[in-house]
Parts: sequence; C-alpha cells; structure tokens
Amino acid sequence: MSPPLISARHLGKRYAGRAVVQDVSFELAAGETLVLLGPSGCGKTTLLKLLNRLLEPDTGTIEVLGQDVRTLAPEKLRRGMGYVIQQVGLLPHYTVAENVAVVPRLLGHAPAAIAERTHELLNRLHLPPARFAGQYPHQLSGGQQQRVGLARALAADPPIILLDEPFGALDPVTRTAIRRDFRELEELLRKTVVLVTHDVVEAFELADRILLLDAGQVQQLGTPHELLFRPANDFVRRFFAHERLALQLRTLRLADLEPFLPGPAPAALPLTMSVQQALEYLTDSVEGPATADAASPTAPAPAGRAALAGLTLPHLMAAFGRALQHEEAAWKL
Ligand SMILES: Nc1ncnc2c1ncn2[C@@H]1O[C@H](COP(=O)(O)OP(=O)(O)OP(=O)(O)O)[C@@H](O)[C@H]1O
Repeated sequence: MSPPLISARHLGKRYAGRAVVQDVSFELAAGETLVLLGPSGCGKTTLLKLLNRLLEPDTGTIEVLGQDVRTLAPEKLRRGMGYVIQQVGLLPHYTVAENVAVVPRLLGHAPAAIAERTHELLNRLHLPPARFAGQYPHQLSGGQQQRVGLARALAADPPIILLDEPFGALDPVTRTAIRRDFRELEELLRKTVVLVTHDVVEAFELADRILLLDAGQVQQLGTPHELLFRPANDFVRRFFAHERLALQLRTLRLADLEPFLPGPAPAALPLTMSVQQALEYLTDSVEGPATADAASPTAPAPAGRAALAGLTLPHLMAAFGRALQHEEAAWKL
C-alpha cells in the first residue's frame, strides 16, 4: 500500500496554558478529502495552520510524504499546499488574472504557461476570462471572490489544498452553488484536501472522512456514514441530531436503497448517487421540462424522464425508510 500523503501524530497546541488541540492524530491518503468539523472554538483552524506551519505544534509530528515538515523551509512546504481562507485575501491592486498568477510567478513558471493556466482555471470556475480577468477584487461579488481565491490556490497545481471555511461568508444560495461547483471540479478530485467547516451538511457533502473535534479533542474520525450511523459517543450523536434527515439523505446512496426498491434502480442513475441527488433529479423532471417535451416530441427527453419510468418518488421514499431501518437494526446487533 502507498504511504499516507499526510501523517499527523499526537498533535498538541496550547495558548496561555490552555490546550486547544489535544493529542490529535490522523493519516490522509493522496486524493482524499478530510473535513475538520466541530463547534466554534474547538481548534479546527489551529489544526489546519499546523499543517502548513503557520503555527508550530507544542507536541507531535506532521509528515508529508514521509518527510517531517520541520525539516522543510515553511515557504517550500506552503508552495505544495494551496490555502484558501474565508476572507479570501485577494490583493486589492492586482487584477483577477494577476491574483491567480501570484504563486506560479513566484515559482518562475513561463508567462505563456501562466496565462494559459489562468485562462483555463477561470473558465472552469465559471468566471469567463474575457469578462473577469481584468477586473479588480472590489468589482466582484463575494462568491466571485471565493472562486478567484480557489483558482489562486489551484494555480500552481499543488498536490494538497487547505481550505478554511471557504464558503463561510456567502449567502445560502450562493454557498450551495459554489459547493456544487467545488464538488464537481475534476481538478480537485485528484487533490488531497483538508477543509474546515462548522456546517454539518457541507461536511457531509464534501468529505471522504470527517474529523469531528470538541475542545481540541477528536471525538470521532471516520466516513460520514460511520459518524451518522455508528456514532462513537453522545457528543457525536447530539452534534448531528438537528440535521439528521438532511444528513441521512446525503449519506445513503441508491446502492443502499436498491434491495428495497420494487425493481433494479434505473440504469440512467448511478448507484453512487445519494438519495438527495436522486430526489433532486426526480423532482426536477416532474416540475421541469416534462410538459414542454410533450408539446415537442422531437425535443430530447429531459434527463429525469428515464428515471421516472422506473422509479417513482413514493418508491424512493419507501425504500429510503426501509434502508434506514436496516441501518439501525444492523447497529443494534
Ligand atoms: N492566537 C491565539 N491566542 C490565544 N488563543 C487563541 C489564539 N488563536 C486561537 N485561540 C483560541 O484557541 C481556540 C481554538 O481556536 P480556533 O480558531 O482553532 O477554533 P475554530 O474551531 O477554528 O473556531 P471557529 O469555527 O470559530 O473559527 C479558541 O478558543 C480560540 O479562542
């Protein structure tokens, strides 16, 4: 098996004698997304900053690709780790394109390669360069600034990306839209990502694994499924109680429901799709272009149509209920 990309062991950090990170250990494989989750003040940001040496731990070690980060110059370490913060931190007197190009320039990349990369990233992040490349940060909305911040972190193609509440300052609608783009950004799928949030739904949508902290201590480290259906203690159970349904819908997949459906799931829907995504897909096609399509038989069928043929909303919800019962029964065994 390949060694972990990041290995943190027994990390501890104190401020004025008060422990804010206590004996935290985790390993992260290349390509994994780890979400640091927990209530305000539990030590998430402190832990993130230990990874890129913006802070030094009092105890414990961090290795990146088997190398102790203390043996690397902080600047060199940080060049391999994109960093996005809530306040974005764009340079106000630089254009969007210049902001995105900062790190590749520092690294001495060729100007033509930088221009091409900037163009490509702005396009992928829905910021058409013809309109946005020459604009200044103050001319952009908060959501657009966030996208530029992400483009900047990705520009030099670092293997690791650290994100601290990257969508925190946005309104809920923009936040959901950017989160979707983020999830679908093919480039990020290859990256090893550590993301801080206190938003449990966000954590469940983005994480491969979640590290749930309280008062600097790990309460549980595991997949969203494990934290939701196999909580390690009462804190974990209570932390997810308010959002239970939203989290269950995002955690169970069509594959989990398939044994409880009247027939096989429609081939148009991937079995890895969450119940939430399947619900959105089905309701879109019910309320969406179905009537327009009926009026024009030559128009392409709406994406949901195939699903509707084999899977109805009541079937989906009934199977969801039974899959939940199954999860709970399995836990009590
Ligand atoms: N420079 C500092 N000096 C003293 N105490 C600090 C300092 N930075 C952070 N703390 C304290 O350490 C604890 C953890 O802070 P941290 O910012 O890591 O929490 P967090 O989980 O990221 O919180 P939030 O979600 O509110 O951003 C908090 O109690 C905070 O007040």
